[in-house]
Amino acid sequence: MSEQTLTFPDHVANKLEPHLPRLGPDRVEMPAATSLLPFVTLTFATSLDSGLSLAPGTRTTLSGSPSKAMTHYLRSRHDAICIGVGTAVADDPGLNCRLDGAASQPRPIVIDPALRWNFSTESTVMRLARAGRGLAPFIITANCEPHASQKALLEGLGGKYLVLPPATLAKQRFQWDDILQVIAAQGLRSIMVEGGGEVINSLLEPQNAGHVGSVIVTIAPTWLGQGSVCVCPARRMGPDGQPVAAARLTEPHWIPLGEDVVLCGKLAK
Ligand SMILES: NC(=O)C1=CN([C@@H]2O[C@H](COP(=O)(O)OP(=O)(O)OC[C@H]3O[C@@H](n4cnc5c(N)ncnc54)[C@H](O)[C@@H]3O)[C@@H](O)[C@H]2O)C=CC1
Ligand SMILES: Nc1nc(O)c(N)c(N[C@@H]2O[C@H](COP(=O)(O)O)[C@@H](O)[C@H]2O)n1
Repeated sequence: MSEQTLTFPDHVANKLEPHLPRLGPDRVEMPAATSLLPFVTLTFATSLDSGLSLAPGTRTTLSGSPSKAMTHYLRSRHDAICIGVGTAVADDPGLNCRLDGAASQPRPIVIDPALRWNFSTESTVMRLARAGRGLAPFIITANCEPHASQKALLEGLGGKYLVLPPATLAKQRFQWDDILQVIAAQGLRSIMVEGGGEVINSLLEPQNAGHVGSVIVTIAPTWLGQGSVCVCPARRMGPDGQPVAAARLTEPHWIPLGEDVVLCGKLAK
């Protein structure tokens, strides 16, 4: 479990401000007053060949120290962090905010329809929750029969299962609208989605792009090579039957950060 606390300079934080959920009197103001769904920031680190990790089931460090601190700054500015179960299993992540002087901790959310994540008291996120340095996760699932000892561990630390009706599962996938509604019902008003590949690719699809308020990508100066877990959304065809770009950022804003560059923007709807 990493003990290191991180600092993130104000002058870089100011550059990110237009891409973050807006601060209001009670911390977060929704981007659209009418929206009942949380503000979604899609954020991840990628190699030059769009790799997230060297291979499925492995954890790969791409961010340099300054951009890692940026990720923790983002964690300090959202109510929740969302990952897919593939990432939970591969990374055993902490999903807390290790920024120096962090006033609050984000709620980890793991999308795990079939309860594949075999967490224990020694899983990093549970150890951090027990130590008061992070929150226990909420697990979004369609399986209403979790293992009794895992349920006791999770709920004893303040986490919970959020069970969606099996009818909301199509081909083992929930609709993002259903995922975001169940998150909103927990009073969580902003969420950063960190990955992994399947989760990111699905949010980049045109039918889901409307849910994404902001995209913040760390690009590291490295190629991971073939066989890596990649960001590569499904192919999209134009009206003439020819392929068109799967997704595009509008209003792109590039911020050099250490050896990396951070690309911020909005998904074209
Ligand atoms: N470089 C970076 O910033 C990051 C890298 N990663 C890497 O990504 C890799 C994991 O990526 P993947 O294997 O693609 O797994 P993933 O983390 O995207 O999880 C995929 C699984 O999550 C569940 N899931 C996702 N969306 C769902 C939906 N809409 N409805 C129901 N279930 C859903 C399914 O069970 C699916 O099999 C790991 O190697 C990890 O290290 C993960 C996060 C960030
Ligand atoms: N921003 C960023 N840079 C990288 O190089 C990464 N590998 C990731 N991965 C994401 O961060 C999670 C790990 O979090 P903890 O440090 O354990 O709290 C990991 O699960 C990915 O979501 N991110």
